[in-house]
Amino acid sequence: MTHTARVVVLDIEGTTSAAGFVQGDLYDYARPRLRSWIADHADDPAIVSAVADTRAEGGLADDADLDAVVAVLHGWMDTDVKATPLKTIQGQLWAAGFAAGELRSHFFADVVPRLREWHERGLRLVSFSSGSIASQVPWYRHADAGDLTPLIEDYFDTVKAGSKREVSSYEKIASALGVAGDDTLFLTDLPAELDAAAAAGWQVIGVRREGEPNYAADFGDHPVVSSFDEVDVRARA
Ligand SMILES: CSCCC(=O)C(=O)COP(=O)(O)O
Ligand SMILES: [Mg+2]
Repeated sequence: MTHTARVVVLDIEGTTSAAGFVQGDLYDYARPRLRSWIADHADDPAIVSAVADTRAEGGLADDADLDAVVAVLHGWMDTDVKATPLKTIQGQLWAAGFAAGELRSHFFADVVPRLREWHERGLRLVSFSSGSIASQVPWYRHADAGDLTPLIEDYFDTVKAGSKREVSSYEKIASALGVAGDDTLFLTDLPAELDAAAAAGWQVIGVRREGEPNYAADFGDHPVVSSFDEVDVRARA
């Protein structure tokens, strides 16, 4: 499958990396630490706002206590709801875990060689994940293959770009990168994200990996691969 593009935009969970690792290792790390992280960072405006948003999005009263807030956050984690306030708190906590050497990231074996190849070909590589930027950067920094951040030009999350299911988020990213939609190739495991990116004029490829949650999803007419090795992307002049 050959494409020409200027930018390759990468989803993380289910695409570059195993969902089982995110929902296992990372979520297991965050779950017992959420309460004390919020309590210890009660003066951080990002945490104050994430707690307020959790109360609002979780259907709690404005003065609901910390136990009720943590119960909502744990419920979202149990069903992998990618709510922005959860991602903000998780992101801070995981960044600390990576910095302390208590967490490492995971990439499928086919991913890193292709990222290096595409970078060498002159393609710009960009991350767009529901995980907050605070967690995306250490995710790329603490890989078993070494520090991958020199390969990644920019990072977008739902705060900076908007929901991954909204067309406007992809328009915003292309505009921030100074490219046309068609200059951009998006790789993700979620059909709703492919639909939104394609509606913004982006080139898209569905990544359908055996054992991943969206393996049996309906990818419609979108091109689909099971490995980055099947993606041949060249830099557009
Ligand atoms: C950056 S590691 C944490 C990933 C995460 O929390 C997440 O929700 C990933 O979702 P994605 O949009 O990459 O499928
Ligand atoms: Mg994903």
